[in-house]
Amino acid sequence: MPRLDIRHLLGLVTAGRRSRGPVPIVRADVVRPEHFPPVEDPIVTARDLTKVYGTGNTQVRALDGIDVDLARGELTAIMGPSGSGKSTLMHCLAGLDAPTSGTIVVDGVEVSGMSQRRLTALRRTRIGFVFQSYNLVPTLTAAENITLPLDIARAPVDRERFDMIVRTLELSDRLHHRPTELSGGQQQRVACARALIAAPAVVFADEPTGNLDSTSANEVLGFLRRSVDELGQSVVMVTHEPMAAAYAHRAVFLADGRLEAELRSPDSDTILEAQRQLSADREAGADDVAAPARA
Ligand SMILES: Nc1ncnc2c1ncn2[C@@H]1O[C@H](COP(=O)(O)OP(=O)(O)OP(=O)(O)O)[C@@H](O)[C@H]1O
Repeated sequence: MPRLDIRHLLGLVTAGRRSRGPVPIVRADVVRPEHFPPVEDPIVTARDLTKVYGTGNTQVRALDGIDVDLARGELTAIMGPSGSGKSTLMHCLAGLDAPTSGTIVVDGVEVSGMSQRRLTALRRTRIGFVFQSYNLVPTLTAAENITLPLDIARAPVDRERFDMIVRTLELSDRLHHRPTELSGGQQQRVACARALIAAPAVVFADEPTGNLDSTSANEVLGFLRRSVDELGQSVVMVTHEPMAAAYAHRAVFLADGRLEAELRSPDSDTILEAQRQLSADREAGADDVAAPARA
């Protein structure tokens, strides 16, 4: 059967469009976990990761045996339906939440099982965070928010790096403003600067553009991608937006707490097509379980 174009399925192709010739077929080369090519130099590794919330009837298996390697010097997008475990995975990988079992290694250091004190120290300088809600300290200026991780760690600020980041993010004339005096996009750019100031091993971003208009979202995503391409940064971003994941080198897809597939060099069209394929395969799998073959 010929592969359907997602635009046909969504009813976006009009008769007028059809008359101008065939719509190019979008092909998404999704790769299943058993065929993932090896990641030569992982910045983050998870092995047999599980996370169970609650007990008894209310128990939720948010992560169910995740094995994954995320490459150094790449922007990786973590995608999946609502409730598939994206945020839980990111929080465990970043040492914000403890897994129920399994191991996590970040930049060669095993973080699973680490004491809270060591984890806190690691998070200050080796891991950067960008959250949907910016999480800036309201009483501090933009400049003070940016240098906060280094100030807390009593580490010196590399002025050259500070200037370069501030210039790239076009924050030079906003440095003395407090968060309430900044737009959402500017606040998120301050959060990106704060995440990068200590040259961390990896930056974790959880729906970083969820509160932004599309212009501000593209600025923030463009900056995250440039931090990878130009500064060699490693970034792991949770998103449900194909437009955001299109900035990534690789999108990995979760479903029901398991790793489902990956897509290299994604764009919005191939991500939509991958989501359609994966959802159709899940439904077909569920039908098989619901109606087992008779002996
Ligand atoms: N603190 C918690 N206590 C109990 N269950 C939780 C908790 N946090 C998450 N869960 C459950 O774990 C599962 C995975 O949640 P998670 O937030 O990781 O999914 P997600 O893919 O990030 O979802 P979304 O896209 O909606 O943010 C869900 O079923 C959720 O209800």
